[in-house]
Amino acid sequence: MDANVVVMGKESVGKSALTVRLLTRRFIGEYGDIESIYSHSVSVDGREITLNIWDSPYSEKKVQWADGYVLVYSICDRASFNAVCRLVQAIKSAKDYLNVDKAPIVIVGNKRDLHHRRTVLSEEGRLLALKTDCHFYEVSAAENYHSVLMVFDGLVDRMKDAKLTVKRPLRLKGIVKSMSAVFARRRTDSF
Ligand SMILES: Nc1nc2c(ncn2[C@@H]2O[C@H](COP(=O)(O)OP(=O)(O)OP(=O)(O)O)[C@@H](O)[C@H]2O)c(=O)[nH]1
Repeated sequence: MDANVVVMGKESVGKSALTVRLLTRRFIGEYGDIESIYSHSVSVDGREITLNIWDSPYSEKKVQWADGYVLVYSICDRASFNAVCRLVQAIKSAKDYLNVDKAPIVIVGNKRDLHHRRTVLSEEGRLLALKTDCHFYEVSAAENYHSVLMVFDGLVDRMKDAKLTVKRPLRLKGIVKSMSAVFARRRTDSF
């Protein structure tokens, strides 16, 4: 079974860092301008689910493609939190949303390790999630694999009850990249 997950949020909030952390357990610091779809298999209740994770800016097309959303802001960047508030509204009012079994949304406040530079309180994230029926996590992609795993586990948990259909087959095979391509690029860049 396939599930499409889109990771969205303002630039530099750590979307790639979260995705790469989930897939490789590593934090590599700089990620460049890579917009890709990554495939990642998880086993839930004995069922194998392939997550197609798209780390990308907002677009209507991606909203329709997704079975679940990870909306990321940085706890040090108030504008990125405001952007997530708008994203939740945009997803919920997207034409297709009501027809796709209310695909779950997880709100993530990243860069928890930079708490001394915090401008968005945990309570604000929690309240936004409560008001909009989303899940909420504060994490540090830089410091911690486990909290990142919980974000995606929580999403899969909510998605597995929704009907994951083959309504929007992935026609993007050409841009699916393996993580080894990311590391290969870094090696090339360093020369
Ligand atoms: N301290 C700290 N830095 C982080 C964390 N997550 C990401 N960063 C840094 O924030 C910067 C941006 O991270 P990216 O993962 O490239 O952010 P992005 O949202 O994918 O950015 P765009 O590709 O521009 O949309 C990089 O320098 C990362 O090293 C974190 O949890 N803590």
